[in-house]
Amino acid sequence: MERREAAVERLHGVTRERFLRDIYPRRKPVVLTGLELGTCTTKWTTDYLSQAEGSKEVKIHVSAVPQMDFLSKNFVYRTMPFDAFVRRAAEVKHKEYFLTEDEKYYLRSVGEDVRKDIADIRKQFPILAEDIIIPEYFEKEKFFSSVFRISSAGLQLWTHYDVMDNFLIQVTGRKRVVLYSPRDAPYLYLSGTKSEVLDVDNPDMEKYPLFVKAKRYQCVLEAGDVLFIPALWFHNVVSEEFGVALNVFWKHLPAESYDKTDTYGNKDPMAASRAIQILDRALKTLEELPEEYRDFYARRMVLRIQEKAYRNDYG
Ligand SMILES: O=C(O)CCC(=O)C(=O)O
Ligand SMILES: [Fe+2]
Repeated sequence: MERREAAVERLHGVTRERFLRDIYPRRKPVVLTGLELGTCTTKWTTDYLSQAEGSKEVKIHVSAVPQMDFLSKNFVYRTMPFDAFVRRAAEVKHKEYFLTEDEKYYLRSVGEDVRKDIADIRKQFPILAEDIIIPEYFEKEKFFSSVFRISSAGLQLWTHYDVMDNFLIQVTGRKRVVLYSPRDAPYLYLSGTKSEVLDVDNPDMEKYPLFVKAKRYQCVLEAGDVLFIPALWFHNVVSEEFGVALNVFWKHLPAESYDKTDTYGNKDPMAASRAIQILDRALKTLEELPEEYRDFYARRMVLRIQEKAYRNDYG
């Protein structure tokens, strides 16, 4: 049997030309090392970060447990001054806290108006934006958002996919990322864009028996590494140390394909959402039939989907 585990390839000093010619079209994750990221890699200490952007309010995730779960919502949102937040996220035990003295923090920056505006580090953290060079290995018009992320040591982010191509730039701190191909979606127990399997290192095999079939891709990002995450690839992230990252989302598909109301980069493309709605209507229609017939026609529909819409180079 094919090994169900692989290391994400690490490539040093890849130029824009080489990325676009040899790597981007493969649609597989890769860690790019040795890229020019500017002064951020040495400058972004906790003191500098706090002082640079001061006490502006940020909305953060606070979790009493290391494994954040978006589906059961085992964390809370709180608002606090950015400088105080950075200091809290960098410490392990807190004198002042919301839930517990060892609670963990996560910032995922958002636009001014969360519902209308996208995250853009140049707008929300203009001083810090000066320190970082984003490797623009895509056309300028394809840019979607730049998301500033700060995480406590030990925090784990739920397994999910995004619909944009992504460079996850790890500026400081070590992070472990586990990825799964979109083709393994049938084994990931999805609920929307998220997987129910949080503990990817130690999954509950009784609850998620098919999960072993999913091929695990893993990498460790050190400060200065950039992970290319193609759209639709699932990722689960453990911050092994307090760390600061910036991720850039850009459009792979033509601009019209995306949902205009998407500010996070995780709403399915319009045609996909419409197809899913139509499928839900078809399922509702099948309910008009008794079970024996419903089962028969449902199986025929599955076969038709497989025949007409699956690609034939997937196993
Ligand atoms: O590194 C993180 O904190 C999360 C990264 C992520 O989910 C992303 O870049 O899409
Ligand atoms: Fe993501």
